[in-house]
Amino acid sequence: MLSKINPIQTTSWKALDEHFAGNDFDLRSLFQYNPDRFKEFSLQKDNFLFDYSKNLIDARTKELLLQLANECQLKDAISKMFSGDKINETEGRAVLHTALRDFSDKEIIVDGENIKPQIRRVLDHMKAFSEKIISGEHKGFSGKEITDVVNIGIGGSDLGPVMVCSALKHFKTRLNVHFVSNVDGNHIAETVKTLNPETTLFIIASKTFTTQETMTNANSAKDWFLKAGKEGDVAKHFVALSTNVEAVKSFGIAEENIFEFWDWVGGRYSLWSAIGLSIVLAVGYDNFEQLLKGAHDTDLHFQTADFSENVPVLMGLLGIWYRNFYAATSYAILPYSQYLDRFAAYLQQGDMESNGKCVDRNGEFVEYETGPIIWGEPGTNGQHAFYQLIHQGTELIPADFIAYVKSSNAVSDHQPKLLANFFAQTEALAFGKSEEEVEEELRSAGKSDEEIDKLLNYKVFHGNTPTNSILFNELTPFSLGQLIAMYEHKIFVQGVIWNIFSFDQFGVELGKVLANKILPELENNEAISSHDSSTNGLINYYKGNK
Ligand SMILES: O=P(O)(O)OC[C@H]1O[C@](O)(CO)[C@@H](O)[C@@H]1O
Repeated sequence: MLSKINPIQTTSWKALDEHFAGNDFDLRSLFQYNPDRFKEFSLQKDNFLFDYSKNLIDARTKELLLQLANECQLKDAISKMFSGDKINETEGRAVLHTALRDFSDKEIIVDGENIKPQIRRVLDHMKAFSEKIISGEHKGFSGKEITDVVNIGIGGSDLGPVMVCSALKHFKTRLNVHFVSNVDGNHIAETVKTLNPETTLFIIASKTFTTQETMTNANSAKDWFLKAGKEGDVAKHFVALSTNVEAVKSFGIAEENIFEFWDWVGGRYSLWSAIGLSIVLAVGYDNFEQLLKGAHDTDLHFQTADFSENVPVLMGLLGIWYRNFYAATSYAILPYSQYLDRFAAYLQQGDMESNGKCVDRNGEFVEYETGPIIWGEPGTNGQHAFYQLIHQGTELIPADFIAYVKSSNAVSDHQPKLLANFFAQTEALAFGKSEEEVEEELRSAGKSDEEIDKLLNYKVFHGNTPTNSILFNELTPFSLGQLIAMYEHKIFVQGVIWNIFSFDQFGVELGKVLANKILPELENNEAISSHDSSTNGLINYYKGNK
């Protein structure tokens, strides 16, 4: 069991409150008065730099945040997660996605059983299967090689693989991997339009194998397939990834086509499990293994590095500083890599489904803020869309900037231009443009006093917007694994400190239940009056116009 400490009752939280009230953290002066600031607040590892010097903190802030982590027994929580304690208390489950990427001989025991051999067995199955598909040894029902793979899943059974397949496009095999998630029939219809059932493999990815969207899409995929193939051909074209082996079998998928995982793998932490089969097919098993090994590298760092030099711990604590002391409602993820175009979307589930909670581990409503809104898009596109608000709006939006030193594709002079924008933005956000600077600029442009007066305020950039910069040498499967695990552990750190359960998701249930109740009401043409007037009105409009 994790500790159940109310963070705001700790000595360090109270000290942080006073520290926040008594200081004006101004990045211009913090950098001016401390020439060693970058050195003091950055970490260089083998293949990346984590620069957190452009945060609204000083040495005392860091010290107090680290004390908060200690008072909330973070060390103990980390060791409990890694050793398989049932820290997902509300669901009575261990949280062991980290075991999936641990290739060491160390045993990890769940309910009296070492889970390592099962993990190995499924990995071997994924390897053997993917090699047959990629090499073309596996043939579809008409004797042709598989060319296209469609992963049907949603949430954690979609977002992680989608994000990784996009991020590792550079490592692509000959297979084209597609993803269908939305129950909106347009998603599957548009996807299969260009596909040939003879050369298509469907992966039905669902931890529970009961999710409405996935089962509906799976049935439609089967109907589409059966227009060309026969029931007996399904085995060659459908596989399933699930913890619910019985439900998969009753869907008609053969036992040898089931890639199993276990209830100690949370949906949003499942890309490392059998759920990663689409990744294996997209980039090959060896690259998938590198992804796992990269994540394991971060796992080791997270478990062993002193908190003062521990990247996920620092990321988590800085996030708490902004959420709880600066009252920042959102947090932006801004990768300067087109390959990471789905990274923010992936983290939205990872973070918001984990820490979007208002009840603490004692079952009481919290008296402080928890998870922020996570959002973002790749730079430089974001610069031409929402950065205006970050620079000059009324919200404080802390952000993570992520980039790679080397480009995977040497296309003329793109990379220096991309990185110039990255560096410029973090500089502009931190230091802004003062009134004096704007006045000077306008004066040199020949503006009159009256014109300067009129324009001055519009042209000032308030600055003091905090950012972390994560600069990797290269985007590889290994470094991607490292990066994803950093965020997983950041989320964990925050959940521990906020004293919430990060691994359940009861908040997604109500909508599902109501949708199931409404569905039969949509079948006939009778007007509905059983809901509130708005819901009745919406349903009746739909029925009258369908
Ligand atoms: O893999 P499943 O069981 O289909 O669930 C999909 C997703 O649905 C949720 O339960 C709720 O959105 C997620 O946590 C999960 O990733």
